[in-house]
Amino acid sequence: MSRIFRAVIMGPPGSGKGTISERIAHTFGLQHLSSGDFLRENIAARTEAGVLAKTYIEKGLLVPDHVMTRLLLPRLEEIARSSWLLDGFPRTLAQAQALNSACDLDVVISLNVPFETLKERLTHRWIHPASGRVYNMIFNPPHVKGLDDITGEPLIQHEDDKPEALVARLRHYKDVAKPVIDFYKSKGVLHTFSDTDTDHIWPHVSSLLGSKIPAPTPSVQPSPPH
Ligand SMILES: Nc1ncnc2c1ncn2[C@@H]1O[C@H](COP(=O)(O)OP(=O)(O)OP(=O)(O)O)[C@@H](O)[C@H]1O
Ligand SMILES: Nc1nc2c(ncn2[C@@H]2O[C@H](COP(=O)(O)OP(=O)(O)O)[C@@H](O)[C@H]2O)c(=O)[nH]1
Repeated sequence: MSRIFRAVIMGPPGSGKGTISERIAHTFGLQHLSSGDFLRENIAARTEAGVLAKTYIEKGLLVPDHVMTRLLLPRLEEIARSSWLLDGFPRTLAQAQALNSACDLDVVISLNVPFETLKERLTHRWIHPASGRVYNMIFNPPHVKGLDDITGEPLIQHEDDKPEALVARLRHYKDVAKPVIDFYKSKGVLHTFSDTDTDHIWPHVSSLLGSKIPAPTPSVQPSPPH
């Protein structure tokens, strides 16, 4: 069996974490775990942590560290035998330290996208809530306006992508992310990608991961030539 590969992708809201994570999962076969999606599943299922988290998310606040780590770390343990990519966690230094006590990371991808670009993207982001599919009315619009391509169900906009919550969210992100970025820099696993376009960032991310992810060992050896 090939070695387990563990990666984290970081970046402000709208920086393309979800979009790039999907490409990584598809290209390299890593399991993609998004903290936001996981929280929304917990909210929908009305778990204890979900009910608690909802009160913070609605106000555009981060969910407290102890709630996040209690939710995420057991989930990581469940998938410990697969290679994974974490998106949206860790968000704070305390979360990064908690994750660090649980496992070692191979790579941390940090997306660095200008503030104005983020604002522009998020106000055009629409989601299919049941699947988590993400659209952008300009970058990747659905085939039919307002409807999910696969199911035809209506798309919605996250409360926290609406302009009122947005600016505060972006500002807060910066303050909280800095110590996390410094932490991973000091561990020598941080790789930063700066651009305004996901399509420009992706080839660099792809070649980095291609150089680090061991090719899977074929389970069936080819038969020798006769
Ligand atoms: N690691 C985390 N720590 C604390 N709160 C979190 C964490 N991950 C998600 N959340 C909460 O869930 C909300 C939704 O998360 P999600 O990652 O989907 O969206 P986001 O923060 O708007 O970022 P993005 O747009 O980058 O995906 C966040 O605004 C925050 O309140
Ligand atoms: N215009 C434009 N939009 C993009 C680009 N990359 C992603 N998006 C869109 O921007 C929004 C935020 O991207 P997402 O992957 O959800 O970012 P996340 O918040 O970091 O997970 C989504 O609506 C994406 O479809 C890009 O290069 N250009």
